[in-house]
This record gives sequence, C-alpha cells and structure tokens, in this order.
Amino acid sequence: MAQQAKKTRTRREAAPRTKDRKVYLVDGARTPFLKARGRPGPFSPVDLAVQCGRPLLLRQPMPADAFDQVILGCVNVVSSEMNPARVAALRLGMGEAMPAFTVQINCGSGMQSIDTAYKYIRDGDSDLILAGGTEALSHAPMVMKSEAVEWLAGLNAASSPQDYVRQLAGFSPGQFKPEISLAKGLTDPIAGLSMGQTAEILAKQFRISRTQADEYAVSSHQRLAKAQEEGWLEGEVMPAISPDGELFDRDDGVRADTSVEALAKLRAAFEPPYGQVTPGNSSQVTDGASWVILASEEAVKKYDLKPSAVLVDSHWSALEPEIMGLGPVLSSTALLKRHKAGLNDIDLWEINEAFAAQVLACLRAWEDREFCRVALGLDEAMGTLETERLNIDGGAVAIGHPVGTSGNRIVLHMMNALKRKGLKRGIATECIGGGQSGAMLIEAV
Ligand SMILES: CC(=O)CC(=O)SCCNC(=O)CCNC(=O)[C@H](O)C(C)(C)COP(=O)(O)OP(=O)(O)OC[C@H]1O[C@@H](n2cnc3c(N)ncnc32)[C@H](O)[C@@H]1OP(=O)(O)O
Repeated sequence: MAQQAKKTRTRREAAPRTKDRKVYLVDGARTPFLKARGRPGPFSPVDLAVQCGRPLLLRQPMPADAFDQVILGCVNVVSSEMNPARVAALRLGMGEAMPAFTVQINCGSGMQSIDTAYKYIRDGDSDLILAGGTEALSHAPMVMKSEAVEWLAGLNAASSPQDYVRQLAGFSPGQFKPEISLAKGLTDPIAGLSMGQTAEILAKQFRISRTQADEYAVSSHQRLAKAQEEGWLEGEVMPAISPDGELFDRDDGVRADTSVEALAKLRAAFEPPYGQVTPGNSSQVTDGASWVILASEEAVKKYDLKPSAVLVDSHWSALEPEIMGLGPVLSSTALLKRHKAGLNDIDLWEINEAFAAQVLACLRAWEDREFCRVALGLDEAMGTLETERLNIDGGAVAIGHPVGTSGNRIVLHMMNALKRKGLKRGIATECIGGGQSGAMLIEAV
C-alpha cells in the first residue's frame, strides 16, 4: 500500500498571487441525470447544458450578457457541437460577444471549469463567470477501427482500376466491427485497465469486501431517494423537456427498493467471475449537465446577488493511473493540511462515487498509518471520516456519473447542502481517470 503511494505528487501555485480576491459561489442548477439505456438519449451535451442553464440565468437579477465568460467541462465532445461552451453560450442568449471555452480533464472537467473560473476571479481578470460541466454518455460514438479507416483511405487513393481492384480484394468484414468509444474512453491508455479494474485493485489492497461495497451502494440509493422525497433537490435539479415533449424531472437511476441481498446476486462487471465491482456498486453511465455561477465581491454588490458560499481554496494531485481512485485522499489532505483541519473539522464531504469500493478505499487509506506516513507525509493516520458527513444525499452510484459533469455537480450540491443544514465548511473531491484528482474547500456565507 505504502509502496505504490510513493510516486504521488501535488500541484501548487508556482508564483505568488498578485491579487487574492474573494470568490463567491452564487447559484447553480443541473439537469436530472438520465441513465444511458443502450441508445442515444434525447439530449446532446449542449442540449443538456441549455436545459439547466436557461432557468438558472432567468432567475438571476443580471442580464445573461453581464457575464465575463463561460467555461464548460466536457469529455466526449460531439462533432456537431465543437467547443460546446461557446455553442451553449450562444444558445443561452448570452450574446455574440461572450467568450467561452471548453475544458477536458476526464472526470475532473466539471470541477476544472469551476477552478479556472475561481482563479480568473481571484486574480482580478473577471468578475462574473458561468462554469459548468456537461456529458451525454449515451451519445458516445461508435468508432471504426484504424484498419477500416486505412482500407477506406486506400480505396479513395486508388489511381487506377488495378489499384482499386487490389484494394477491394483486401476487404475483410471483421475490420468494420465498430469499437464503442465509451468503453475505450473508460480504459486507461497507459495502464491498459478499465476504470472498474482500477477499483478492483483498490478493493483488494484495502480489503474492501463485496458486502461492504454493496452496503455502501444501497445507502447511496436510500439517501438519494430520501432527498428526492423530501424535496431537497428542488431548485438544484431543473426539469428537462425533450424535443418530443417528454418531461424528465428527477435522476432516473435511483432504486429506492434495492437491497444488499439483491446486489449480492449481480455478476462482477469487470473481472468475472471473482471480481467484486458490479453494476450495482459502480457509478451509473448517465447523461447530464450542471452549472455554477461564480462572482467577485464587486459583482455581488453591483447586482445585489445573494451568494450561497465562498470558494476558499482548491488543490489538484496526481498519482499512478492504476490507483487513480485514491486521488481524493491526496488532493483533499493537501487542503486539510493547508487549512490546519482534520477530517471531521469539515462539516460535509462529497467524494464522487466512481465506485463504492473506491470511496471505501479512500476512507481506509486515511485510517492506515503507514499509508498516511508514506503517501501523505504525516506522523499518524488521519483517522476515520464519520460517514454521516459523507455524500449525505447519495452519490454517483445512485445519481449517475456523466463524467464531465460530476465534479461540477458535487460542488453545486455541497453549496446547497451546507445552506440547507446551516453548516459552515465542506470539501468536494473526485478521482480522475489517468491518475489525477481535484478537491475544493467551500464555506457557506
Ligand atoms: C473516468 C474518470 O476520470 C474517473 C472516474 O470517475 S472512473 C468511473 C467512470 N465511470 C465508469 O467507469 C462507469 C462504471 N459503470 C459501468 O461501466 C456500467 O454501469 C457497468 C458496466 C458496471 C454496468 O453496466 P450495465 O450492465 O449497463 O448496468 P445496469 O443497466 O445499470 O445494470 C444491469 C442490471 O443489474 C441489475 N442492477 C443494477 N443495479 C442494481 C441495483 N442497485 N439493485 C438491483 N439490481 C441492480 C439490474 O438487473 C440491471 O438491469 P435493469 O436495469 O434492466 O434492471
């Protein structure tokens, strides 16, 4: 355990800041997260961003063109919507003069957009930014194998009938079996492991049992079901209406009636037959978008905004791709150290649930003295994070995980949950495929 943690690295600003302005999280909204059900869903990435962006902008006191820029995270950009940030900004009526750019850092994309906005505002470059994440995993394209592309290129380049016939003779139907880009995208190109296999590694290393992972998954569903029932997601989840008039008003992957017994029957998804990561304890493949509005003190005063929280600090870390799921331990511990806080000094935590076993491994890592000594440079174990502080309204196992969106969703939900419960400090953190991680410290105002 300690061995593989040696190569971890954390990032810190190289130059001293010239300005250090307060950055407010004003408001935000998301779509319901819609499970990908084997065919393209009703919304493209930009459709999703527009569905929740429009009601969010309409409830603000300032006009849509008052923003300085739009930043949007998206992993799987579709070719008809290149630079989805700009397409969304224009479709949202933010004006042709609105600068907008898209960021991609796998599952960190929706959090990276917030962090980039935070730094623009903190450093005095902007006053008001719309930062989001969007992903339509159900639209992930099927791609042709490179052999098929080469064969077609050869056919196209044939300069004589003989050449053409020779090329035709090389035809093999097997070359044309499409690759699903989603499965490819969820496989680490360096480690050659699917994201699910990286969770299997953590489950073994930190001795997470199948039952523990399944219990965690059941609790995620129960917490989300309760939040839906109690209306705690109102204002955060905006209904979406498809072009043919179908209304989507809640995260549709929730299974309120699931049980540990039902989950125990599911087959391992990534390492059958003995693996323990299953469809029931993995994050779901979903479509969804989320936005957060960030503002400087000047913008808050100018438009008489009522911010929910202050974004106090952020941190990014990197580690081996094979154990990418441990990333939250690194990035959030760096924040805790910088702010001289322990795990339970933070009122609420959002750790994105890529996999139940991966979240549990993070909790175990903090309890492991040797891991904390070698990987985190601490004398003692960090301790036990009280689970009633963690993902209090469910996580990606129940809600779903549109990869470019989730980092944004957890910050949005953190700011709303702190407000609802009258609590002060929260950390939102997530693992990132490729072996990275981001964390944000937020304080309610
Ligand atoms: C990428 C980064 O940068 C970092 C990261 O976050 S890594 C994480 C990225 N995301 C992923 O890797 C996605 C992980 N998840 C998956 O790939 C897929 O969900 C999976 C391959 C594990 C399963 O896919 P699937 O087979 O389509 O699952 P799904 O349709 O949800 O479930 C199959 C069946 O299991 C059963 N099931 C699933 N969940 C259940 C539950 N909670 N209770 C009872 N039964 C359940 C049901 O019978 C279900 O069939 P129905 O929906 O028809 O009832």
